[in-house]
Order: sequence, then C-alpha cells, then structure tokens
Amino acid sequence: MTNNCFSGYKDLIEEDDLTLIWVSRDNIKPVRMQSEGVFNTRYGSFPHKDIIGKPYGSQIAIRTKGSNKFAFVHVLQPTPELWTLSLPHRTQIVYTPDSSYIMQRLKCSPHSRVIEAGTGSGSFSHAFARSVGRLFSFEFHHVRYEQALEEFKAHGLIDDNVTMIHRDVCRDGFIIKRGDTTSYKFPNNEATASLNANVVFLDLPAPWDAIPHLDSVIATHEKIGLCCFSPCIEQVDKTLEALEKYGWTDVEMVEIQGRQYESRRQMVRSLDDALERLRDIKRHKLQGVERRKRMFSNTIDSNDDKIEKRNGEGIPLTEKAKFNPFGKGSRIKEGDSNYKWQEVTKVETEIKSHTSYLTFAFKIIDKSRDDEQFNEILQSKKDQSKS
Ligand SMILES: C[S@@+](CC[C@H](N)C(=O)[O-])C[C@H]1O[C@@H](n2cnc3c(N)ncnc32)[C@H](O)[C@@H]1O
Repeated sequence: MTNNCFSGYKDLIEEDDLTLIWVSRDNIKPVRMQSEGVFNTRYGSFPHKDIIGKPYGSQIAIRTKGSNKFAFVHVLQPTPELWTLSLPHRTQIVYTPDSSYIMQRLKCSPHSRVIEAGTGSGSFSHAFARSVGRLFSFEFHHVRYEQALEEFKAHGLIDDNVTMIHRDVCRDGFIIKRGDTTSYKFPNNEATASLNANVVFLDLPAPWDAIPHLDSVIATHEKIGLCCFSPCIEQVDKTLEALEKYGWTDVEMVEIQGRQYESRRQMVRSLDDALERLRDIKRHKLQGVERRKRMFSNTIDSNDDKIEKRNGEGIPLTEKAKFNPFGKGSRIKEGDSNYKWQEVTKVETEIKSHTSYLTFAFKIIDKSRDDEQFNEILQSKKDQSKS
C-alpha cells in the first residue's frame, strides 16, 4: 500500500491529508488537514475540523464576515494537473498542455523508466510519477534539490517510484554511484544504479551538454524517446546539432498552441444596415459642418436643435442612442429574436501553453535481433493461429 496521495482515490477527507482548496479558477491552495488548523480567506475562515470527514469534492460554506451572505470553497483530492496549478513556484514550470502531449508522444506507460533533468518545481515530475514505472529526477541546485526531495517524500512519491539525484548532468552525466547525494537505495551488491531508461526529458538551459552522457544510462535493446524543452529557437538549433552528432533520429520540433474555443451567436448585418450606417455618418457630418458655419456667423440661436434640448438646469438632454449594428449604440441582448444571428466560434487565449519548443528524437542503440526471443514470439503467434 502506497501513501502516494497523487495516485489512487479515496472518498473521505482525513486528518493529515494533503487537499487542494479551490477558491477560484486562479486560486487553488494546497492545504494539509489538521484538526486544529484554519484556512483563512478574505471572505472568512474555514476551520479544518469542518472539512475533515466530508467527501472529497464537497463544497464548504461559511457566513461571510459582517454580512449574512455565504462564502464557499471546494475541497479537492490532489491530481498532477491541479498540483501544476497550485504548486509553490521555485522555477518556471511545465504546464499540462505540454506535459500531456510529451507523455503521449514518448508513449509513457508503467513500462517506462524516465530520466528527467532538471526537477525544478516538480510540476512535470508529479505527472510522470503517476503514469510511469520509475522516474529518476536530476537537479543541480542544492536548495531546490532538498525542497523537491522533501515535497516528493511528503507526497509519497519517493516511497513509490521516484528517485531524486543532486547532480549537474551537463558536467557529470547521469550515472548514480554509491556516495552520491540521492534518495536511491542501493541493494547490498550494487555499486552503480541500473537506470536502463527508455524515456528522457530535458528541461535545461543547455541540453546539448547533457545529450552526450545519455548513452551510458539508456536501455540498449529498445527504442528510446527523448524530448528537450527549450524556450529559444537558438537552443533548439544547438540541440539539433548534438542530436545528430550522437545518433538520435526521427527528430521533430513541435510547439503547442493551446486555445479554448467558445461558441457564440453573432448578429447578421445586412448590406442595407451598412448603407444606412454610412448615410447616418454623412448626415451627422453635414449637421456638424452647418452648425459650425452658423456659430462663426453668430446665427446660432435658441431654435438650434442642440441648444433647445436642455433641462431646467441647463444640462443638455441627449436622445437615447438608437441601435447601431456597427458600433456604439444601445446594446442588444445576444440572441434577441428581433434580429438575425449566426453561430460563430471565439478563441479564448487564456490557456498557458507555448512556454517552449519541444524537440523530439528517438534512438535504438543495439539493432541486432535476439533470435531466441524472436523465435519464441514467432512460435507463440503460430500456436495462437492454430488454436
Ligand atoms: C525550468 S526548471 C525545470 C522545471 C520543471 N520541468 C517543472 O516542470 O517544474 C529547470 C531546472 O533545471 C535545473 N538545472 C539547470 N541546469 C542543470 C544541470 N546542468 N543539471 C541539473 N539540473 C539543472 C535548474 O536548477 C532548474 O531547477
């Protein structure tokens, strides 16, 4: 039984659970439930004891300070996606539109043994940890290494399938030896860890310096997938050179442009509407010219339209603006049955994506065929077709 709170589900919120409190879309707070604790918001305070024992997903309401209204939050079970939205930022992070795409391109599964460098804020590490067999995460910044290690321990990832290594991978590569600063537990007879990685993810300023070190830690008999996450096209260029030099193939660079499409109705404007609008503009222009001419020749008097329309205090009265299909004017409710409408799609640009270019590459070190294994597979296929 693992205490990894990011995998598996439970129904009820218990003491000491890490919960994610959803205040609003951009305000999700990780909170560990302690019966004495209180979650404070600007609307009021939520005692943890009122949350413990409730089902995950519950809405918790309190009366707001100084008024008779209610404030509420939702208490959610952690997932890697929600963690990405709520984690303490120690660095730039990888967001879900990128991490989900990368994992499917690299065919991540429980069979995957992943090398990640650097760990940073651990956003992608949580997503990897849920889906893959084993994750080896390298970080060279000592404080960040310690913070990530503590966090991953608290989330149950270290006991489960994640190993943290304090290392400058560009200088010292990826081999884990006894005596290194790492959470790796060496079995008695092992001097070096066998990484045998089949997936590599590099989120580093200089991935081209790490690429030459990979051959000694990747699996030799299968196809290895690699992704480099780089914000600048110059970095992509240097990475491509290193990939080519070190025998990586099927190289492709991709960028994710996340968009949310919203369906709306837009008023259908006719040619007559456009002509009427042009006439209206012309009319106003002529009226203005006339008025200015009269002002210059001092012939403007109380018969003038504009001057006549003032209230008792001398404040000009303006006519209620008529509907104008092309700009300012009285507003028409979307879908008003007096007008014609068509369905359109509007793009919302709020989604956080394209933080970087994604360079993918693949490699098979040993392409020789294991005849014994091949014959076994062939035989089992023959047996299957007979039965
Ligand atoms: C942008 S952050 C990674 C963010 C991470 N992917 C996430 O989703 O939270 C880059 C990290 O790489 C680390 N780093 C940079 N160069 C490194 C190197 N040569 N070896 C190991 N880590 C390195 C930095 O300290 C930093 O924490």
